[in-house]
Formats: sequence, C-alpha cells, structure tokens
Amino acid sequence: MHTSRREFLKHATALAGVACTGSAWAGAANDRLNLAFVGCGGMGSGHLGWALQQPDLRVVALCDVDANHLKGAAAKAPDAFTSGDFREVVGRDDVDAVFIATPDHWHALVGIAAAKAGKHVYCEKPLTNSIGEGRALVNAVKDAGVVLQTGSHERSNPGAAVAKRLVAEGKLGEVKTVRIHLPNADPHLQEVENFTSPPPDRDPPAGLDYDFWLGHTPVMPYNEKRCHFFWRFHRAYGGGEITDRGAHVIDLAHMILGLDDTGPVRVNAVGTPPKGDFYDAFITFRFENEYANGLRMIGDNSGPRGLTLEGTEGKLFVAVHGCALSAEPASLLEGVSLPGIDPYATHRRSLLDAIRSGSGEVSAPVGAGHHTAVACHLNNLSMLTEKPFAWDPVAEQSDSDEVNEMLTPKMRAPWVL
Ligand SMILES: NC(=O)C1=CN([C@@H]2O[C@H](COP(=O)(O)OP(=O)(O)OC[C@H]3O[C@@H](n4cnc5c(N)ncnc54)[C@H](OP(=O)(O)O)[C@@H]3O)[C@@H](O)[C@H]2O)C=CC1
Ligand SMILES: O=C1CO[C@H](CO)[C@@H](O)[C@@H]1O
Repeated sequence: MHTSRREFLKHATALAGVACTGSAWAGAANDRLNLAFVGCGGMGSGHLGWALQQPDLRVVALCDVDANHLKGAAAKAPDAFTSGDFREVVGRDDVDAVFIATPDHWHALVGIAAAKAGKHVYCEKPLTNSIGEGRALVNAVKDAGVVLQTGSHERSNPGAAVAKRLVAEGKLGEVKTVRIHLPNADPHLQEVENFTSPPPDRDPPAGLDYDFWLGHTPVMPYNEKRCHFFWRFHRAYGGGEITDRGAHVIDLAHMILGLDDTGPVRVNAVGTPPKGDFYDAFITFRFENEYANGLRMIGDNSGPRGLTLEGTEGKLFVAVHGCALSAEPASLLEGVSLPGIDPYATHRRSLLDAIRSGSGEVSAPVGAGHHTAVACHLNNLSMLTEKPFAWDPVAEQSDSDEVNEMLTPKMRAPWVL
C-alpha cells in the first residue's frame, strides 16, 4: 500500500512556486502508482485496459456519468471505488494520478479539480474546449506543482522525433510553410456534414446522469446524436474536426517546429457549416495562420491526413496516425528506420516516469497542450466571426473585441472555472 502521499504533497506544495512541476516520488521504487479514470467510454476504456495489464500500476477508482460504462469498467477492475461524480474520485487519498477521457467540455473542470487535490493528470486532447478554460487549467497545474501530460500521443511516435531532428539539423533548409491536411471524407464526417434529419429528442437512457453530462453547458434535450461520440461536432462539447483530429496534426507541427510555447499572431479561417441546423461545428474549412517567426501554417481538407513541412531544401510529410514519413528528395530519409512501438503506451509512460523520477518532464506538458488547443480554437473563432484577426499569444487577447468575448464559455451554475 502506498502511504507516502501526504509527504509527497508537502514537498509538491513547497515546489509550487517554482517554475516546473513535479517532485520526487516519495514511494519505494517498487510501490505501485494508484490511478483513477474519469470517463470510461471509448478512449477511457483504452487507457483502463492498458493500465490493468501493468504490474506497477493499480486501478483504484473509476468514474463515469453513464452507469452502463461505469459497470463495464468496474467489471474489469472489481476492487476499484466507483462513482458518477468526479469530485468523489479526484479527492481520494489513495489516488496518485487521474486519467481524464470525458468529452472535451469536461476536461478543464475535472483537470482543475484533480490538480487542486494535488493529483497528477493525463488529460485527453484537445486539452480544453475553450481558450479561457485552458488558461485556467494551466494555472491550476502550475499552482499545485503537479504534472499534466496532454493525450497528444502522436508525438510519442518515433517518426515525430525524426522529423524534429531533421528540421533542427537544417536538412529541410528553412521551413517557411507547414501545411495541415485534415481530409473530411471519413464516413462519420460525411454523415455529420450532410445530416438534415436528426432523430427525435427523447428521455435520456436509463443509467445516464444527463444533467451531469451537460455540466456547465446550456440545458438541451437529450438526443443520441448530441452525446456518445457525436458530441465532438456540437460546439458546446467539442470543436469539430479542427480540435478532434486537427489537435493531433497541429500539435505535431508545434512539436516538430519548436513552437510548443507560442501560437499564431494572425489568424484567418473560413469554414462551411454542416447542412441543417443540428451540428454546429466545422468540418470543412481552410485556414492560414502566421507565427511571429514568419512561419505560415496553412490548413485545409486536402489529404492524406498529416502535415507537410515545406523547407527551402526539401519537403517532409508526416502522416497521422503513426507518423510514417515521406520526403522530397527521398534521400532526406536515407538511413532512417522507424521502430514499431505502441505510441499510447510510450505516451502514458512519460507521465508515470515523470511522477516516479520527480523530473516533472513529460513529452506533452500542459503548456504545449494548451498552445495546440489555442491554435485550434482560434481558427474556429475566425470561422465563426467570419473575420481574420491579430492574436497576442502571451496576453492571449485578440484585436477583435468579438473574439475576446468568446474566449471563455458562460458556465451554468453550479459550475465555475
Ligand atoms: N488520443 C486519441 O487518439 C483519442 C482521444 N480521444 C479523446 O478522448 C476523450 C473522450 O472521447 P471518446 O472516448 O471518444 O468519448 P466517449 O463519448 O466514447 O466517452 C466519453 C465518456 O465520458 C463519459 N462522461 C461524460 N461526462 C462525464 C463526466 N463529467 N464524468 C465522467 N464521465 C463522463 C461519457 O458518458 P456517455 O457515454 O453517457 O456519453 C462516456 O462514457 C475526448 O476528449 C477525445 O477527444 C478520443 C479518441 C481517441
Ligand atoms: O485521432 C483520433 C481518432 O479518431 C477519434 C474520433 O474522431 C479522435 O477523437 C481521436 O483523437
């Protein structure tokens, strides 16, 4: 049994004023790390299944607002405490780290509660569903001196590190343009894009605490196409394709080009809303962003999904998912071989190693996750306001009052940031 939590927290609090996060793991080297899982649907059950196979981890708590998902998870981890309310989970003394895999509108509030309780966090991408929520989460993590790993696992692929090295070594020459490819032909995207006949609203299914699911967002009638996976195409809960898969691709661009601590200074995006009035997030779009160093980031629905780094001496394409590489000239990749690994496992291990070693160093720290999410949200804001605007990545303010007013959602009581 891990008994060193209080001692650990004392140390972490002392470090809280220091720039970085983390503190020495005060448990014995062979102590198991105790994990809690908030959101046990698609991605949450993937994290849980992996953790249950790891001899150095213990699953101590599970949370989902959907009793059916919670029951399914509890069947796999019968000794774990269960609840539909994350506040009963993140505050538990026996929890060292919390894995968050809820819909995006919950990431900030659960992450902040976990950080305030002194827990380390693995939070799925996009880090938050708005820029204001992201800033609040970054501050909470820093204030608490805990470590947060953003679930941008693509950067744990060996191909991402190779691309970063080739850019750093100048093999592509000067990279002035990066193209973000987010094709919209996937069947689920086409379904959303052409959706004109939503099923009737109805009572929420038995076992789902639908008011808790809605959380801080406005009250809406239950509709199966509003929850369960399709929430990502309603702006109250997700940001459409630019935050769903765009978060992976833009995140790789930031990592490879050394832009983890900054963001665009000019934003211009044009989107075509889906047909009908049910889904309100964008899938079809084109954007052009400028960074302070003169880099242009241009995104559209051309494929295949991934990014193209255009340098004065060559081009490198990094595919999502898996970060397979192709180059022009092909000789840029001579001698490069990419080992087959499980990027999810490597990415999760980055957090667990940072906790145990006390280094606080993870591969997708909270600041990097925030800057990626900000870049995604800014393009959505330009599509919504139908205007280009300037952006100050330090002050996190625009020259457009309309944009500044949309940075943080108004939260429905009792929820506050
Ligand atoms: N890194 C990656 O490759 C991937 C990342 N993701 C990310 O993972 C997150 C989850 O996505 P996904 O698994 O597809 O979504 P799902 O809808 O499948 O699962 C989300 C789960 O969270 C539950 N839930 C909702 N609100 C709460 C709450 N307040 N507390 C606890 N549980 C809650 C949902 O209940 P209910 O079932 O009733 O809705 C559901 O069980 C997203 O942020 C997504 O972007 C997703 C896929 C891949
Ligand atoms: O990359 C991914 C695979 O697809 C999912 C559904 O669109 C995404 O949420 C996820 O991030």
